[in-house]
Amino acid sequence: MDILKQLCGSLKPLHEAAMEQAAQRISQLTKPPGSLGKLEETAVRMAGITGSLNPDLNKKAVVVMAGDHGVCEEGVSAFPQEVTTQMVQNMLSDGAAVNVFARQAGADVFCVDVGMREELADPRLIARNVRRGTDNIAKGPAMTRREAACAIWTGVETVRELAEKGYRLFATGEMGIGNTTPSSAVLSALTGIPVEANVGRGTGIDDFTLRRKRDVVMEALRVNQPDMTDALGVLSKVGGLEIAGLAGVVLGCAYLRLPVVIDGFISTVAALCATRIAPMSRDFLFASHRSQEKGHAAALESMELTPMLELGMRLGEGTGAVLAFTLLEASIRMMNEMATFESAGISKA
Ligand SMILES: Cc1cc2ncn([C@H]3O[C@H](COP(=O)(O)O)[C@@H](O)[C@H]3O)c2cc1C
Ligand SMILES: O=C(O)c1cccnc1
Repeated sequence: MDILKQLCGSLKPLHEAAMEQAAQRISQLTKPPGSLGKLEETAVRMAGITGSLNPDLNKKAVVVMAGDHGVCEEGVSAFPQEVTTQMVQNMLSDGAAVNVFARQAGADVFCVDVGMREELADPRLIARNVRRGTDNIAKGPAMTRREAACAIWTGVETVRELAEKGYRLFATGEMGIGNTTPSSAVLSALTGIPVEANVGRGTGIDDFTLRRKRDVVMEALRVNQPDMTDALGVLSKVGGLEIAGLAGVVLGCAYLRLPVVIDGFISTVAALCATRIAPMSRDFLFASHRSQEKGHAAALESMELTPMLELGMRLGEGTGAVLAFTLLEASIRMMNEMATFESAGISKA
């Protein structure tokens, strides 16, 4: 835990000089000022993160953290818990939506077992299990504080190991049946957003199950009494192992000054935890899309992030984040490959 504190204390702000240089360069390109909208802001922030106007984004990674949830016994998902392991197997075999989109984006998918209930003996899985699923948050804490810190550290280490292999752009993804329930609990605990405004249909639950899911989240908050000023405590009481793992991915990226694109509801709640643990990590995040999950917009707003895409998606896995890779890359190409008014001999306004 001390090592986590140390990491958080050593985060550095964005490179102001690189951002100024980027803004200056963009202002000279052959287009009306500001006409590339969010791509312009993205390019400037990418320069601030990496310190370069032309960062190497060749190797791109989607980190899929997988975990199980004791709260599934309350009947909060439309799918049975064993689907977590089955879908991880599917991802390892390249058959999930995230694999397809990653292939298109030229990115590699890495699945990490940070908290799966079942052991999956597959050499393609990064085996870093902290514990075999959480306990039922409606009855007590999900895990211990130490386990939550270990799961966060697993995310940090995963980024470090991939960065050593040359990966320079990251996306967050997750697999864990039931994980929209702890995500809602964490969001309400950290922001005070009412549970009713936040709990959504996840994998597609019916009205009856939705009412039950709300009650379960309220019960989890009542039983555990999380302290909104203590994000690690919130994660351990009402969170999940893959949520903590993804918070660690964000912190690891911020530490190594690598851009990280966040996905839907679960990923965004994980990122919110990271920004509460280390506020400076917020500047290293890019929001990819707005998911249909009810609490997602509020989770993004709580960090003042605006998403690039709105596709009516509600899947998770990292699917939206990996789709946004191409936009980040486009912003960098714009900054480097467009002609300037001067080089093209075009008259300025
Ligand atoms: C086949 C299948 C593939 C998925 N891929 C992502 N999720 C998504 O759905 C789950 C969260 O929703 P809930 O809280 O309602 O269980 C997570 O595993 C999330 O990644 C999936 C869910 C299913 C069923
Ligand atoms: O927004 C998400 O990430 C999401 C929504 C529903 C189910 N799983 C994930």
